[in-house]
Amino acid sequence: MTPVIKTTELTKTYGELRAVDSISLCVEKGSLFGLLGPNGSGKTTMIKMLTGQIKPASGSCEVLGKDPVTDGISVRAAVGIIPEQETPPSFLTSSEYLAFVAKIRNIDGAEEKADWWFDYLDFADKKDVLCKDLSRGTRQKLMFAQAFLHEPKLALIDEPLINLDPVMQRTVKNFLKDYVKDGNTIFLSTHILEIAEDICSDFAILHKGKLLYTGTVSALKEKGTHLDDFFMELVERS
Ligand SMILES: Nc1ncnc2c1ncn2[C@@H]1O[C@H](COP(=O)(O)OP(=O)(O)OP(=O)(O)O)[C@@H](O)[C@H]1O
Repeated sequence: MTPVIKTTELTKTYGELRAVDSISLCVEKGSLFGLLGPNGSGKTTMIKMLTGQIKPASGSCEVLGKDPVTDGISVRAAVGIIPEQETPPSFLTSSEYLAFVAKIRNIDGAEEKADWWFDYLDFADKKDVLCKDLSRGTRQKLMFAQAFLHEPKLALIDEPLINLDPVMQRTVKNFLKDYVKDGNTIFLSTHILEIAEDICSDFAILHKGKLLYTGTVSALKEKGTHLDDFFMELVERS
């Protein structure tokens, strides 16, 4: 098995608070890995460390064999990222934003690829609309498109479905399931447990910065346990 992400006793502190507390986990190539946890459990902080946006207080991590602390630019060039609650630049249109991302990422055939995303996520009518005038859901579609435009081997995506309607949620879920079939890896942070149960192969549960559990969704299903029951019990017990 090839780990695409590996963390060893990874820790981030804010003053007295241990936002991420000595977390060791492995994400294998080809998995759709769900990072689950209640509000404030440390999911976004994990993603920020894995993409070199913030430095760990202690411990280490590797992403695609690189250290995000010393080699953050290479990590961010390789992976796709949807940061939590991020919106595209207000002053660009949707198509200008994707063209901008394509230029930074040196993507060939960028216009065709962008058009594919406009059609796939059903927002071609918003191509020439300034991002400041897009609905929240459409901004989320655009953030999704920018993360996958360069067809990354690994995408770290923080609550990418929260503003999408049920039809679009299904489209995105199907995309993610198909994406990992080609050997790519998704690291998905969410607290929507139904989505995680539906699409994830593996998951980890964080609570107050600590890792409570890692396992596979299929093992839970074999036991006839629903992820939300399992999650509630584990979090309440801790
Ligand atoms: N820059 C910061 N300064 C101080 N505390 C912070 C900072 N960023 C995060 N925290 C704290 O770290 C903890 C973990 O936050 P984080 O955003 O990682 O949680 P989360 O699991 O992503 O939460 P949510 O599901 O609500 O998005 C929280 O207690 C939060 O208040």
